[in-house]
Amino acid sequence: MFCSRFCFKNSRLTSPTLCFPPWIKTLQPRTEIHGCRQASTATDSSLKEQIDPDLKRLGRLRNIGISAHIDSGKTTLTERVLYYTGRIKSIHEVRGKDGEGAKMDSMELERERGITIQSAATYCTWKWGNKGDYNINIIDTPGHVDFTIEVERALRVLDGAILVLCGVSGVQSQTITVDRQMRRYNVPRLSFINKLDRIGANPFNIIDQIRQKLKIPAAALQIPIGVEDEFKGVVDLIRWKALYNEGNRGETIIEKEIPENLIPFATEKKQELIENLADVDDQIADIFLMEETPTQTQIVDAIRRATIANKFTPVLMGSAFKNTGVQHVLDAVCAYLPNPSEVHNTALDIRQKEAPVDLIPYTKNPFVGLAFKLEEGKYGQLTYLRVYQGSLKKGSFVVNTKTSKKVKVPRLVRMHSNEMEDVEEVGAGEICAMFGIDCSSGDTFTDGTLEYTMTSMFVPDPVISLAITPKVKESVNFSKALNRFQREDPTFRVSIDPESKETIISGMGELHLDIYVERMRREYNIDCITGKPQVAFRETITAPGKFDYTHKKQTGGAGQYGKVIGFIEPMPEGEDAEDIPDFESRVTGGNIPSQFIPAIEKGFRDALESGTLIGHPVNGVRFVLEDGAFHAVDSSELAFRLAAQYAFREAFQKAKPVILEPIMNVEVTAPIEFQGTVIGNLNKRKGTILDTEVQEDHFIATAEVSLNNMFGYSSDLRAATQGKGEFSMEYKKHEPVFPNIQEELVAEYKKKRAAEKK
Ligand SMILES: Nc1nc2c(ncn2[C@@H]2O[C@H](COP(=O)(O)OP(=O)(O)OP(=O)(O)O)[C@@H](O)[C@H]2O)c(=O)[nH]1
Repeated sequence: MFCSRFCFKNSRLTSPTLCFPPWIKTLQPRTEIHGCRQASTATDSSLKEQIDPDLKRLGRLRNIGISAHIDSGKTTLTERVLYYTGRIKSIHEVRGKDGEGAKMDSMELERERGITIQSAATYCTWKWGNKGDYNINIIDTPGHVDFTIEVERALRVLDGAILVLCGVSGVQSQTITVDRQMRRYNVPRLSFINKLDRIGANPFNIIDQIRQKLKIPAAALQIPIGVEDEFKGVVDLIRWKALYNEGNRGETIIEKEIPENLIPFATEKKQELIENLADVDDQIADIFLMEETPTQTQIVDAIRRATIANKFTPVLMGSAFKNTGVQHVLDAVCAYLPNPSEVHNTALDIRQKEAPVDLIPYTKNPFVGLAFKLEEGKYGQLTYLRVYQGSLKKGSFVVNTKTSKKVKVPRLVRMHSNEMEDVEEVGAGEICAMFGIDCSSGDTFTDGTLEYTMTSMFVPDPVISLAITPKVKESVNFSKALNRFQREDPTFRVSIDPESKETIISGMGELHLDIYVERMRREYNIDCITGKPQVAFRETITAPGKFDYTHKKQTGGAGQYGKVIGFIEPMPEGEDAEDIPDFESRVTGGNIPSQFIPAIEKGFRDALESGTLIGHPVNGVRFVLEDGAFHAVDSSELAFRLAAQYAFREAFQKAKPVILEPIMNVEVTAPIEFQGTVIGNLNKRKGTILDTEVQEDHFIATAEVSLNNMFGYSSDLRAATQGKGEFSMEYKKHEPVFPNIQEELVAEYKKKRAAEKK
């Protein structure tokens, strides 16, 4: 189910008619990953470089993301990457004592709280050994699940990623989430086990977790030299050398022979690497069966093939904070992650009934680009764009496929966190930003000769909302700020409560909404009063319900008449149900003239916006129109639209309606002595404990808890664990609330409505 839905929506995943640029000669068998197909390509780069200069440029280009669970060290790692590539002159720490903060956490709020809120883009140039300069576009994404859309949109346009894991905590709940997001967009990844300087760090436990929990074959390319306080470098199992970071900031790599005492362990781990590769790569499998030893080049090529085919993740290790092992990650990005010409991207051709078409990253092809992120800058709207084919020049005209509007690109820049550099032209495969173009996140741009759309990315529904009012009424800035945030962030929604007329903001969690309220204050000077956070309840039905409704009004002039007969029922589930429409008309013989049917459908959709139990949106209901009647003079679209709305409400009451609430997957980590208290607290919140795992001195508890019972959990956990416990939660599913809770919610809603009417 997952795949058929997303394969269709996300063009990168669609591959009904895979065809490849003629220069891609050697195609590996296509890999099935969760049913989504992606071609893995191994290309003869030297040959291609001669054929087309674009290929030379692309071969040295990497578009990568850095994703991980909260606090794994993404920003710290990126800071080192920028330093070693000469992009910044000094290293600043996240929440560091110098008060400066890391480069990529450019927002004041990010620096204060020590968390990444917005993904930041930058680019740098890395000199990869004797192979020359490689250009790397990097997007550092937030780890907190409340900002998950930032990860979605980054992965949508990236070709590869570095998955950062903590050397102590390993695979955590958000690691699983970002892994799922990477799979959704078929993004190959390297794994970097960070924080090896911490007490209890064990990279090989973490590799086991990658294999078991993320279900992807993984093997170390290195082993550590020393652990915890003694950690000083790594053994490169492929080159068979010991590598140490020296100098003030670890900028010098010293290469030595492997210490004698590490040779047996290094030999064992190299063998493990080859065996793992043999499982996923035919060439290494053949060599292995012949009981031969693959050469260094054969191993490197196999890792590259298997990584790009998403069959394997090579694992590197180090400590970003202690400046150890980061340069090898950059080498691995160049060696094992794909360049833009090795990733298969498609668009839908609107002129050809939305048939999928390949996008070929040639500069001479017509321009196609995807706007994946918007930001309000000092000089107007900043639109981040990935150029898929053709090139984009400053001053040129581009056409927005959705609106058909032709616009001039007044300014083109490359981003370096919150700074930018003006450029005249950006080639295929690159990431850049345009100024002063009015569009929405997810819009496709072309040069106007094509009508391609790249379709949107996966946007999760909000789970929490709260009422918000400015302290000073009639503030123009209030709506300006809300409009801007809404345009920038598809998971942030604004609506007006039809009864109370209050402005309601909805998002992915308390932190998400809290950040926007704070940004209103800082960036727009508006202090707001907020209501109690409310869970994003839904309503649905559990049985069919019939309707037979006549909407009739005679008020002097033209009357209104519309009669509808039919039933509503729960949307069928399962694979076969995907093609069943949620609105069906079985009316025959012209009892309702066909021109009124769309109005009836509209009435049904209006009714879905607010259920009769507590006024929350209705999900999972199908409307079947069987019969009806019309009046030659008094029937109108409006009359039928209203008839459908009232009919729906009538049937809804009979169809055993229930309220659904969001259930969260909660993961708590705390020192072992607090295990009893933490579990007790989760039980008190009516959570279902799914798993508890004890690791050295701490434990990890995973539970399903309704979001409604999670309010105030962070302060409870802090109090219960002397501030040593951490938790993360993520939306899992909607489930019916208990009947007594439903009664309470309905009574509360009725009371509120009665008070509003007075
Ligand atoms: N001991 C140790 N601490 C580290 C290391 N890398 C990062 N940290 C610390 O871990 C904390 C989180 O680091 P960040 O780089 O902000 O992590 P992040 O993954 O970017 O965080 P979010 O974006 O907020 O999810 C900071 O206090 C860092 O100083 C490391 O290698 N060793």
